[in-house]
Amino acid sequence: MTSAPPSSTDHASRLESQPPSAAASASELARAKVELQAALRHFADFPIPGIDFVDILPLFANPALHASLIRALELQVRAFNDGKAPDVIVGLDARGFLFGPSLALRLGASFAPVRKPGKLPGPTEQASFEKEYGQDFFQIQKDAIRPGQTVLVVDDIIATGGSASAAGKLVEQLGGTLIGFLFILELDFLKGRDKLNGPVLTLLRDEEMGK
Ligand SMILES: O=P(O)(O)OC[C@H]1O[C@H](OP(=O)(O)OP(=O)(O)O)[C@H](O)[C@@H]1O
Ligand SMILES: Nc1ncnc2[nH]cnc12
Ligand SMILES: [Mg+2]
Repeated sequence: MTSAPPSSTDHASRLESQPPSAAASASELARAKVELQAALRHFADFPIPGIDFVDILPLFANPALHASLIRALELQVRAFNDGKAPDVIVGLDARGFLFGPSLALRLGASFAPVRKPGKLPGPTEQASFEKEYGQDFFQIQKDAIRPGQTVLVVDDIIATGGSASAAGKLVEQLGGTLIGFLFILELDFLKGRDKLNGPVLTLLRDEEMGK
């Protein structure tokens, strides 16, 4: 008995179920970067004189851009780590909470928040970091990461790198294996990546700011 030739529907569903090639992913990522970069807004002298504030909220106002952002972050993580997802995504209070959980869900990872002091119940670990004026602290729940779990720290923007560096310390204090840091935008001129002890992935870079 001869079997029926495959229908065009079979062919289409087989194509859909295959992961995209590296070249297809790279061109999808490149297209997304252009549209995401164009949607960022700048506000001069916010929150204090001299700061060129980059507003990422338009990326979440438009569902198509929002989808494109999460997809681009997913592609960037998979390209970096041989297609392997981390066990845990750690997102930083507050803007890291806007996309960290969606990215974790997409990657099949758990999500753990790093919060400003006094917000998390139960036993916590604490790490300090330098801000423009004085010191601040971040906290994480002690059971958020199990020893040996692979962890990616995510936040919207890396400026001086103080916040992300403190989050990296918290991951290590809990015995996690820090595989790197992921940001939507890097303010290159502040050289924040020099403070981080792991690979740094950034979707967009703003090399013109501060000049
Ligand atoms: O690299 P750094 O110099 O540490 O700066 C980057 C951080 O600054 C902003 O957070 P901020 O705490 O100002 O505000 P948020 O609560 O809105 O996230 C931004 O969301 C990053 O988390
Ligand atoms: N210039 C900037 N714009 C938006 N968020 C920031 N966080 C630190 N610096 C920032
Ligand atoms: Mg923040």
